[in-house]
Amino acid sequence: AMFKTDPVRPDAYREFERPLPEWFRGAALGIFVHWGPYSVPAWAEPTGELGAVPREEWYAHNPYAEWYANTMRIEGSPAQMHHERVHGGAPYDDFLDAWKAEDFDADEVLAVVAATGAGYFIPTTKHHDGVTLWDAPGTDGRNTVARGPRQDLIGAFADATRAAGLRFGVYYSGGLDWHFSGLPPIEHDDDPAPDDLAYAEYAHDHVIDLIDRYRPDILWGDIRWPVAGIEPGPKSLAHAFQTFYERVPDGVVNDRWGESHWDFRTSEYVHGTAVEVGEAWENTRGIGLSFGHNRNETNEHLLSAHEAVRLLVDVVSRGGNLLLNIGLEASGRIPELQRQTLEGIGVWNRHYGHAVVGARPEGRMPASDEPWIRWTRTDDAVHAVVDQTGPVRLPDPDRVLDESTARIGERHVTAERVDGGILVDVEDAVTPVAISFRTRD
Ligand SMILES: C[C@@H]1N[C@H](CNC(=O)CCc2c[nH]c3ccccc23)[C@@H](O)[C@H](O)[C@@H]1O
Repeated sequence: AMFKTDPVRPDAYREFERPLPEWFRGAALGIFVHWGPYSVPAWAEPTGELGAVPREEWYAHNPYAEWYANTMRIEGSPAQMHHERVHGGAPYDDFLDAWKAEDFDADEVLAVVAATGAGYFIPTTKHHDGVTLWDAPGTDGRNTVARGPRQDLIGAFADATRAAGLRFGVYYSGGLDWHFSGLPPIEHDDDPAPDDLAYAEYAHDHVIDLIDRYRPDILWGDIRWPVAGIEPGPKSLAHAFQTFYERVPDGVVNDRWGESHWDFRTSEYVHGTAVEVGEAWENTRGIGLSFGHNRNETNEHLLSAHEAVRLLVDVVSRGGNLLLNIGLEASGRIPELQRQTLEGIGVWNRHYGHAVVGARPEGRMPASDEPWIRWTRTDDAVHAVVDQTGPVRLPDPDRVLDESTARIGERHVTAERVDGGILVDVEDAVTPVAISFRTRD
């Protein structure tokens, strides 16, 4: 099924279980990039968020612009009409040749990414359309080195990520490959996906090639892994994981590799309670409703910097990381509206990153969201993040040992215990504001 069931860990994969490395646990924020031939039409209906759109409407009115190759093939869909009218019903692969990446500069993209305070960066290497952003084995020229951008985009991203001092991950669509499988368009959650051994070995060779060439720190699989590849064999998923952990001992893999193994769980848009427990999970979403750039998205569809920061703080306060996606334009530029949100997150992190980077849950969750408050803990402090200024009454005073140590950034502020709370005088601060209390000298 397309949607997630709780993956089982078969015995054959138990050998890969390991503690979660601190570099991932403490990262708080990662940045995703979806970029491909779909970035040329960059067209989808901004229907709504995953989880908020009825499943029976999802596929014909898919807000994920990176699904264009599927949506355009659904009879009568608005995307099909758009494709006929604007692109004359041309073959999807024309977009690969039309994709020039003429303004692409990996270092420029990574400068914006690093300025957000993110600890890792993950580009798509092969999305569901099967086009690879490096000269992957078996792709017979259907990749960005032989056609379109005529560049190893993954190599460019890997080098720029390391130069910027971030960890590097690779997204790989294991569960869907519409080119390889040649299946009809997906219109329902349980429509078939490629499961045969030929595809499993093809995909295995891609993952091995990515490991050998780019030494990624994260393998971010999507949907699931072809069932035939889960079984033992020379090109099994177990062999790929073995190769990965040999080459990258402190590497991590997500939970979208079928019934096998994961280092961290993932949720997408919807906050899935079953996944978001403990301290080894990540919530991913676009800045808007789509991962691929969608030219139809306007301000109303995008998270503002303020909303993105509240999401980041909420996720970190519950033990997770936020993986926030940029949909690059075909030219390689970051869409202006998305750039504004990213810059705003960076401004906030420069003020209050000490409350989220390297932070973990402080303990109990707040009773309600009025007023909104989230607590985190770092080695030497407890942080209360509130979204208001003026006299703020923090509940649960027993979370705080010594209110006289209250600080906002570097500035000491007055805080006094009142009945059932701690009153802090928050004035002229960037909101959401992190009020920090030292827990030891
Ligand atoms: C990051 C995004 N992932 C989508 C696939 N994700 C989903 O179908 C969400 C549901 C889901 C499938 N397998 C899972 C495993 C763990 C958590 C959620 C899912 C892709 O379809 C989408 O284009 C984009 O790449």
